[in-house]
Amino acid sequence: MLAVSARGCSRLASPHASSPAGAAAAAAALASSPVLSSGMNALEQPAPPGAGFGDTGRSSGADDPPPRPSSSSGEAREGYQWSRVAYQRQPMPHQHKVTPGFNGHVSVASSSSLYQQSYRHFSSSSDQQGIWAGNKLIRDLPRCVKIVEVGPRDGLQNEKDIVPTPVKVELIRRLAASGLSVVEATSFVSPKWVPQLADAKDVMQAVRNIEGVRLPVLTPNLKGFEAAIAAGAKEIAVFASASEGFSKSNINCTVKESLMRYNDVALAAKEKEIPVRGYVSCVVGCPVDGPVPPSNVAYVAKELYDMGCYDVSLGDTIGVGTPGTVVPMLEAAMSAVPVEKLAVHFHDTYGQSLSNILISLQMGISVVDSSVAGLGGCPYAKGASGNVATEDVVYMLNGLGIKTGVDLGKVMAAGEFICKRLGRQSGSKAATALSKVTANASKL
Ligand SMILES: CC(C)(COP(=O)([O-])OP(=O)([O-])OC[C@H]1O[C@@H](n2cnc3c(N)ncnc32)[C@H](O)[C@@H]1OP(=O)([O-])[O-])[C@@H](O)C(=O)NCCC(=O)NCCSC(=O)C[C@@](C)(O)CC(=O)[O-]
Repeated sequence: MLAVSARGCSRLASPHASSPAGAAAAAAALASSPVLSSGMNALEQPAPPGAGFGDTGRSSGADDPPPRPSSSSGEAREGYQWSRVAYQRQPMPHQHKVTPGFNGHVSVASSSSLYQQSYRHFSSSSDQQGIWAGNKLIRDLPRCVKIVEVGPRDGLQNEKDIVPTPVKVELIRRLAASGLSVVEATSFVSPKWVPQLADAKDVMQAVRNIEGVRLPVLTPNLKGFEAAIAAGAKEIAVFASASEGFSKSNINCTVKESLMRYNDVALAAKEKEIPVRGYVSCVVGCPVDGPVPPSNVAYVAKELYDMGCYDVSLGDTIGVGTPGTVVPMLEAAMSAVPVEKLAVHFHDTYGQSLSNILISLQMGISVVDSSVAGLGGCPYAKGASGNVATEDVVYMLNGLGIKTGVDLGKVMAAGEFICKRLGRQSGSKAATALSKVTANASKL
C-alpha cells in the first residue's frame, strides 16, 4: 500500500499552519507559555537573511584544513558537548511466539520468522480526535504526516564497516514494503569522501524498479547528478549547509559556492523533469562554528526553494536543538519558504528529536525525516549521533492519531534486519520496548 500523502491531507483547524504571520503568532503563544517562556526570552532575534555568512568571525579560516573526523570519541566545543552513541553489541531476538489478546496487533516480518506482536496500542481513536479538537495544542496538528526514510543513506553513510550491497538493497525493499512513500536510497558522492556509499550505482540499479515508493539520492554536483540519472534515479537531493564551517568540511566549498553548484544541478534536473529535494544542514548548531543564526537557515532555505526544490528539509545535523532553539529557527525558515515546502530532519544526539518534531508539527510542518532503528550520523559532523528512529516517530504519530500510512511492525522488522547485520541493538526506544513486550508475552 502506498503511504498516505501528507500533501493531500487537510489539517485540523490551524490558524498558523501556512503563514509566517501565523507562525509568529504561534511562537508568541508559545512564548507566553510558562513552560517555554524563559527559554524563548533568552533567544536572539533573527538577523537579516544571509547576514551570518562571512561575517561571524567563527567560520573556519581559509588556512584551516577542513576537519575530517575519524575518531568516534566525544568532544566539547563552544558550549556544546556531544558524545557518540555507543551501541552495545548484542544479538537481536528473531524468534517469537504469537500471543494475541491485547488491543493492538502488529504483524512483524523478521528475516527468520513472521510473528504477530501484540501490544497495548495507545493510539487515538477518531472519538479522541473529536475530544482533542477542543484542545488547542492537539487541534493544530496535521492529520497526516509524510515520513521520509533516510536510513539507507544517512543511516549507513557513517558505518565504518562496508555493508554489502545486497543488504542495502534488501533494507530498501523492506522499508518500501512497510508503507513508507519515500526512502532515500544512497548518495552519488565521492567514494573517497564516503566509502560506505561507493556502491551507489549498484544499489540504485537494483532498486530502481521497486513500485510505490520514491527513492531520492544525494548528489553534491553535476558529476553525481549524471551518475545518479544513468543508474536510474528518478529523484535527487542536494545538500547545503547553514554554516560555513560545515560546508567546507562536508563538501569542500563555501555555502555560496555550493549554492551555485546546486543551481547547476537544479537546472539540469529541471531539463530532465527530475524532482529535487533540498537539505539545509546544521540549522541549529555546527560542529565547527558553534551556534547557527536562524537567519542563515532562512537564507539557504530560500535559495534552495527558489532554485526549485519541492521540499526543503531542515537538518539539525548534530542534534543539539531543543524546542527553545528549533522554534525561532523554524520561524525564520517559514518567513522565507512556505511551511508546506519545509520538512524537519532531527538527529537524536541529546534525545530531543521527538519534542522537536512535535513542536514542528504544531508550527505547521507535516514532513518528517527519520531513520530506521535510529541509524545515522555524518562522517563530517563529529559527535553527531543517529537520526530520530522511524519506529519512534511512527509510534508517537500513531499515538496522536496522525496518519502516516506506515506499518510499525514492518518498519520494526526492517530495523531488526539491519541491526542484526550491523551487529548492534536498535536505537529505537519504541522498537526495543515493543520487542520486550513480545519477548515477555512469549514466556506466558
Ligand atoms: C562534493 C565533493 C565531491 C567535493 O570533493 P572535492 O574533493 O572538492 O571534489 P573534486 O571536484 O576536487 O573531485 C575530487 C575527486 O572526487 C571525484 N568526484 C567529485 N564529485 C564526485 C561525485 N559526485 N561522485 C563521484 N566522484 C566524484 C572527482 O572525480 C575526483 O576524483 P579523482 O580525480 O581524484 O579520482 C566531496 O566533498 C563529497 O563527495 N562530499 C560528500 C560528503 C557527504 O556525502 N557527506 C554526508 C552528507 S550528509 C549531510 O550533508 C547532512 C544531511 C543531508 O544528512 C542533513 C543532516 O543530517 O542534517
